[in-house]
Amino acid sequence: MTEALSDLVRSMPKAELHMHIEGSLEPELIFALAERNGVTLPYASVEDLRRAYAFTDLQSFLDIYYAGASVLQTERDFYDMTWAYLERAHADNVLHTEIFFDPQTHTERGIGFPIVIGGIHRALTDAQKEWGLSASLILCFLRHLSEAEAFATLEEAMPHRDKFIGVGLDSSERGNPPEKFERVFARCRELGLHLVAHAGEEGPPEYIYTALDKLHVERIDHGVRCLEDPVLTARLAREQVALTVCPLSNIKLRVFDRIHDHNILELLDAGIAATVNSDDPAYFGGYVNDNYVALFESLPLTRDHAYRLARNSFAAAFIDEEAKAAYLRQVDDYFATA
Ligand SMILES: Nc1ncnc2[nH]cnc12
Ligand SMILES: [Zn+2]
Repeated sequence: MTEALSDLVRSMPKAELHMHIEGSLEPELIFALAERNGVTLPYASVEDLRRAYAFTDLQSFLDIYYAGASVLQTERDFYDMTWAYLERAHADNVLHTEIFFDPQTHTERGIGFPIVIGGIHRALTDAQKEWGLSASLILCFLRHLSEAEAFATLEEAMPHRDKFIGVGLDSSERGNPPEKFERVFARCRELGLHLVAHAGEEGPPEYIYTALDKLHVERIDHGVRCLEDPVLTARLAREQVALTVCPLSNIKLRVFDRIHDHNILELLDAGIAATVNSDDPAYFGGYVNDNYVALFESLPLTRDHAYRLARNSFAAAFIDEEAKAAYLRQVDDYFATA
C-alpha cells in the first residue's frame, strides 16, 4: 500500500457501527480502575494481563472480556472508559459512532442500570459538545442468557429510552441462535427501536437468515460467513443489508487465519454493503483506523474501495436522512479533493 493511500484511509471521514464499549477497556485503564475501586486482579501487571490476550476462539475471548469489565463500578468508571474510546475515535476521524453496551454484564454483578447508562451517556454528550462527534448507544442482550433475562433488562432500560436508539445481540453465538430472542426483538420492534444482531461470525449462515427473518434486524454484525451460501450472499447484496465487519477481531478470534485471507474484498465484489469496524479495540490490536490500514496493507484494495467503505459506513448508520445526506456529501467532497 502506498503512503498516500494509507493517509487517505486514515483521514477520510467515517462512521463506526460495531464496537463494544467494554471492549475498549485498555489494560492500563483496567489496572487504574482496579486500584481506584480496591479490586484485586488475577494478573501481576499490565504486561501480564496483555499476555493473556491470546485467544483461540470467541469464548476464550469472552471469558477475559467479562473478567476485565468487572473493574467497572461507578458512574465515573463508565464515563472514563467511554471518554477514552471517544478520544481515539475522534483521532481516527470518526464523525459518527454507534456504540454497543452490555448492561447484563454489569447488572448481574449488582451495578445498577442507571449507573451504567448514565456514565456512558454523559461521555457521549461531552463528545458532541467538544468535537461535534455524534454518538448513540445500542443495548446488547447477552445471548448466552435467557429470554426472560433479556425481557427483564428491557424493562429496566425503558425509563432510559431516550438514551439508546436500538438493541443488539452479542456474546456466545454457537448454540444460541437468533430465534431464541424472537419475542424480545418483536417487543423492541413495537417500541420503535433499531434492531441488529451478531450473526455469521462463528455461527453458520442459517443464523444470518434467522436474524433477518425472525428478528427483522436492519444490519448484521460480522456476517462474514454469508459467503458460504450464494443465495444468502445474493440476498444481502440485493436488499443492501449492511454487514459491520471487524477484520482484526476476525483474525484474533481465528475466523480467518491471516488478514490476507480476509473476505472483505469478496463481500464488496459481491455488491454487499460491508463496513469496517473495531469490535473490541483494546483486545484485538487496534481502533478503527488500524482495521482499515491492516486491510489496505494486506489486500489489493484501492482508493475506490476506500470511497465505498466510507460511504457504506454512513449509509448504514441509524441517523436521520438529512444528517446522512450531509455526511455522504462530506465523503464525496473529501474524495473530490484528496
Ligand atoms: N465479537 C464479539 N462477538 C460476540 N460477542 C461479543 N461481545 C464483545 N465482542 C463480541
Ligand atoms: Zn461484536
